[in-house]
Amino acid sequence: MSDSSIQPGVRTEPGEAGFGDYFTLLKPRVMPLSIFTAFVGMVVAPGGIHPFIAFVAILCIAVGAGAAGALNMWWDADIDAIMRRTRNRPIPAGRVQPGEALGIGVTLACFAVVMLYLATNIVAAGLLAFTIFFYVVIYSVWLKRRTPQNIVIGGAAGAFPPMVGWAVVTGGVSVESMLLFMLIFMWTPPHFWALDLFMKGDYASANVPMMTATRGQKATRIHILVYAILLIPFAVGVSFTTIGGPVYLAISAVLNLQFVLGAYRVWSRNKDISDADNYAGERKLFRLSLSYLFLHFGALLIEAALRGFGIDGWAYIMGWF
Ligand code: HEM
Ligand SMILES: CC(C)=CCC/C(C)=C/CC/C(C)=C/COP(=O)(O)OP(=O)(O)O
Repeated sequence: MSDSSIQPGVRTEPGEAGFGDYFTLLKPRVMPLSIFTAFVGMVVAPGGIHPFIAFVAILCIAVGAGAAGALNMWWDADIDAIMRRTRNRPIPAGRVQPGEALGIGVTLACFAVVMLYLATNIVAAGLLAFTIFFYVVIYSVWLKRRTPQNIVIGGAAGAFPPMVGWAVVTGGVSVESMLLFMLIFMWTPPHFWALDLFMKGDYASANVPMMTATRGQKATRIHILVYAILLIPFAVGVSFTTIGGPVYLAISAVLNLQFVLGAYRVWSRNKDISDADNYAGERKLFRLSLSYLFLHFGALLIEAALRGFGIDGWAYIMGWF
């Protein structure tokens, strides 16, 4: 990562890193949703753990996610320097040295995994280690610059956190935790491609082969719609497992309808659109993707609370018949 990769116009203030720059390395805008899904995985898993252990586990997952973000920024500093959206990140802007970011990432990753192992169990710690490895090595190093399928395969990294949360409590995996994995796995492509459409060639400028650049807008739009539809059985399927229920089903049905309609609208503009376009539909779908995931996992918390009060939603509904 030489200084020659830093583009003209990038704010460069070497040696002036503040707390905010080190915090930014941990990708604090994107990671909270991942941490929330891990938290929900813990809450809905059968069995219980001491609240202090739960707190330590969430802290470890948050630190592990931040470490993965720092390592991703270390590896991607050269392309981040080229893209408008990322060129003021701490490394390309010269405020944090690449070696520092690498050191912080590796240290935090080791700390998070070892602490999680000591506080909980080997399965949870192993899954956290694998998640960090997947995001950094499989997605960032291997796939991101090589194939337009980068986020389809690499997106698995973002799908692991609820499985980690589940394993913290149970020490294992289950149909439920794998369904939560599949829900995020199938959600990631439409989430990202909607953003990629209105990013207007940002990734292409850095030679990252995202689908808009390699296959064009038309193919990207149809892929968004297809994934939004394929996502439905996984999202709705959770309703009929031990962690779902009628409240979740009702929320999921509305969210899936909204999401497919949004994807349909994006698809129905199935033509190359000029740069002057404001991409309102694509922006809306991206925002919808965030609330879609947040509310699905929020609905699982509601179901867990109802179970906590001894209310079995399905049994209640069956009682009507
Ligand atoms: C390979 C998979 C993924 C890719 C390539 C991707 C890509 C992106 C990108 C490029 C942004 C804009 C970030 C920014 O400008 O700061 C973004 C935003 C976001 N992503 Fe993803 N994402 C992925 C998976 C996920 C997952 C799994 C989650 C959470 C479970 C997630 C949550 C978010 C959130 C919350 C934002 C909004 C951040 C903000 O407020 O600006 N993403 N995503
Ligand atoms: C516990 C743990 C390790 C969680 C990690 C969860 C995870 C992998 C979330 C995906 C996050 C993400 C920002 C992808 C962005 O892609 P990008 O890195 O290509 O985006 P960029 O262009 O903004 O750098």
